[in-house]
Amino acid sequence: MGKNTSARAGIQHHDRQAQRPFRLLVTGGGTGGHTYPALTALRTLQERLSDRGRTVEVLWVGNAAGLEARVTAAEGIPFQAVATGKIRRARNPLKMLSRANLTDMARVPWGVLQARSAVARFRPDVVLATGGYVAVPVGVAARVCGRPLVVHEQTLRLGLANRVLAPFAARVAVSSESTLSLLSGSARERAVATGNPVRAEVLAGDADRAVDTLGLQGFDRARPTVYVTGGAQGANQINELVGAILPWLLEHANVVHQCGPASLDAQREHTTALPPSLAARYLPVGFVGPELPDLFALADVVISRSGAGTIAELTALGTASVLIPLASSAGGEQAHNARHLAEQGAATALLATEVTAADLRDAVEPLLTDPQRRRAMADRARVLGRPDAADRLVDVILDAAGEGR
Ligand SMILES: CC(=O)N[C@H]1[C@@H](OP(=O)(O)OP(=O)(O)OC[C@H]2O[C@@H](n3ccc(=O)[nH]c3=O)[C@H](O)[C@@H]2O)O[C@H](CO)[C@@H](O)[C@@H]1O
Repeated sequence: MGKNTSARAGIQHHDRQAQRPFRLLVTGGGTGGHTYPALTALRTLQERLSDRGRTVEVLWVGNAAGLEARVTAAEGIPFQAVATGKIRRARNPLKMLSRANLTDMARVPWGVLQARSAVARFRPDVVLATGGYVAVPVGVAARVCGRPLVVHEQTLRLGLANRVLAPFAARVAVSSESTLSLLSGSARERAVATGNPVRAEVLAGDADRAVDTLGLQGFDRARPTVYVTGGAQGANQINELVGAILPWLLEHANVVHQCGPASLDAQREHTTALPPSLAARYLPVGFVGPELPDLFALADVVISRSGAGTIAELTALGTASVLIPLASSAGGEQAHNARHLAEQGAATALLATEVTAADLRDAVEPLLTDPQRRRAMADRARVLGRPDAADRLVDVILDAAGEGR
């Protein structure tokens, strides 16, 4: 083929590509940490291709009981549920053979068949897997059907699902350069550090608007505001620790306390025991929905678990925080995340097995009373942030599809 002919063929191929929608099959979920990065990557891909006059057809394959089912319904994203199995870890290997684990494992082959039929029918240009148990059958189906698989890992250590899928992924996207060295030789060659995508709206909050959206008229804006969060379900440990120092905390700050829907009534009880002047500066909430960006914009200090999603948000925003990792997180990854930030001066990490209320008070006090210290920590957090992570992940998706960026 002559040079002109091949150039013409290239242009025709490009035109054909430009006309037909890009098909992305997304999988991943269970929690916000897996679901929101996939959603953000999808929206960013849609924006990028719409600039080129091209649409994205999407199918999200997930777990009917996971957060992804609710998020896709709210966003109008086509969703298909497949059967999943969850391995409950135990120190004693015999306990891993529990009835619940065995029943769940029996569901896996059925999930693989369902996933295979979804991938074969949809014929995606790329399958994007962001972790969680449901990603395993779908990733395996991508392999069986010969579709390019992109795996994205949010945490500093590779989660179990991604460890299974990485060896046959076309590309492995990780959230930090430090994760690359944990990958085996061949997976490392296909890996790139993109960062962990943060929803665009989370970065566009407005502190003044939070007063209206959350009804914080009783807050004293001359004092700093603390946002306490235990993740979507809330965290009993954090609720108890904050409850124990609440009157002291409210002397120094306004507090929005996301305690989990199940604990909201108990947390409201604390309000009744407080003098009215302090109660006016305390708002317990079960779950923070669309108000989250404004709340983040208002918050001077965050007290939180150290799930990868929250860490990505705190660093992208540049917010000072006190992190109390979930001790039982897989492979101790939340402690690892918290330690990583603390080592860079980007957060205070409470890593003791038994964190006490006094530990929390000692960690929060200097951040409330010394604005300079708080700003220095926030600045160090921002250095670790990757606000361009979604764009980098979209580069990887387009590369895996064999298309230009
Ligand atoms: C218990 C568990 O398995 N945790 C894992 C889970 O985190 P999990 O999903 O629980 O927590 P993350 O911090 O990763 O993400 C939570 C997300 O939900 C948002 N949010 C939270 C509360 C709220 O009221 N409203 C709201 O929108 C947060 O801002 C964040 O975007 O996946 C992460 C990513 O693989 C892991 O690092 C965590 O170890």
